[in-house]
Amino acid sequence: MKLEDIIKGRRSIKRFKDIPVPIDTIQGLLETSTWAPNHKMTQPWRFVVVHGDSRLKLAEATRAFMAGKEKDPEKKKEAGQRGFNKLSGVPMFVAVIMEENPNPMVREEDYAATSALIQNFSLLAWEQGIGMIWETYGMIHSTEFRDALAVKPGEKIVGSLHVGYPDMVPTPRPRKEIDQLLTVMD
Ligand SMILES: Cc1cc2nc3c(=O)[nH]c(=O)nc-3n(C[C@H](O)[C@H](O)[C@H](O)COP(=O)(O)O)c2cc1C
Repeated sequence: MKLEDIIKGRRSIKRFKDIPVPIDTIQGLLETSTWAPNHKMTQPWRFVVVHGDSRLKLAEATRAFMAGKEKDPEKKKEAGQRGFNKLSGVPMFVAVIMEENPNPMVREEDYAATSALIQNFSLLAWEQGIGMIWETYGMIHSTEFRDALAVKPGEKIVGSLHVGYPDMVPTPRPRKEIDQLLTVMD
């Protein structure tokens, strides 16, 4: 596949086949992804891959978070169950975790570099028929979710990537025309 086709053909995937993704494949994709540009070679990232039965730990953390967030006591259980259901069907999670540098300028550059890494991963995965969605739902900031992933103080979850073989590839949403975006200065 041409790189242009991978970039344009990649979609965020929400529905996955019930087929596990081999851990070796993901490890290989992550290794290649780490060749992302990063200023001063900070390489601020690390990863936690959650698959198999461990996924329930994340789903339960989400249940606790969602139930805790619901103000109406009668709706707590239902809210928790919704959270659990959202996560329990995901074949694999790749949590991309970034060290939060105390210097805001370095931190911003590290976030940019980590985002570049995630895009690398997304395109490499797509090339192999593996889909993902980059999720930044509220749980990633919660104690429940962070504890389930053993995220340390001073670390940020940049993305919870839901990874698997696509069951449904959504229709692309159009992008702005390049003429609207580009200024050329002669
Ligand atoms: C930083 C970032 C965070 C995102 N967080 C979410 C999210 O929490 N939930 C979600 O459904 N999609 C999320 N997305 C995916 C976007 O919604 C998606 O990329 C956009 O709709 C364009 O669709 P496409 O990726 O299929 O081209 C996120 C994307 C980025 C770059």
